[in-house]
Amino acid sequence: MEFVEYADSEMMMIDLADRLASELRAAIAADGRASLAVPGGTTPGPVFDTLSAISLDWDKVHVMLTDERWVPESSERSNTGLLKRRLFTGEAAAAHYLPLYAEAERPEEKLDELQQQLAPHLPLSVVLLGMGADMHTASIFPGADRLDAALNGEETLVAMRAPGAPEPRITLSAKVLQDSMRRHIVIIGAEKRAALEKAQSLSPEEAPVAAVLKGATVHWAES
Ligand SMILES: O=C1O[C@H](COP(=O)(O)O)[C@@H](O)[C@H](O)[C@H]1O
Repeated sequence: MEFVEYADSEMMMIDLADRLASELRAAIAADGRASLAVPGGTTPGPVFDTLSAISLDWDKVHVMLTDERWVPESSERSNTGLLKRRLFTGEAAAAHYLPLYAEAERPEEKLDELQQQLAPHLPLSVVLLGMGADMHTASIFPGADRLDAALNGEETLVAMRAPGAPEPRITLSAKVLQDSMRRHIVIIGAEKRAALEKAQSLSPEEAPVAAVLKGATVHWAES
């Protein structure tokens, strides 16, 4: 794992957006196309603002979330809603979106359909992950009902419920995240830095982020 510390989060988001764009360009140059997975939550909005304005062949990029909350896009908790507002504007509006949500009561009803749409875009070219202070990443939560499937299974997507998550979730599995060509984790604040340090001496069952640290670049700013 590489750890990059920044003077502030504004500089971090600009540098990170540049790195993601360069990696996407390299993937397009090599394969004629690229796939990008990005997190939701409260952290990545500013990196999306910068990335969305960067010029690259966005029409050759397929974008998906690392995980989604099983709520309609109109909900303020929808990660898709965040992407539509902050990433798919400007240059990045030309990217293709691969949703992790479809209208249904339970994520299990749509799992196969969503999984089939992702299959042609694996392995992922570039992955950006967030992390919660409880050491979850994507929606792989400690104590989740299908934690073993998400950490050790062969599936692309796992539907799960967890004590730390107010709604059902759907998440890329650790295997898909580990198989990605490039992997970044973005975190802000002293609490998350301490959590990340703690995760390094815990098992993925206790600290799911530990499953994706190998080969990852962690980007951190205090505020
Ligand atoms: O619920 C989620 O949480 C994590 C961390 O979110 P943050 O608000 O602490 O940045 C996020 O990476 C994930 O995509 C999201 O669904």
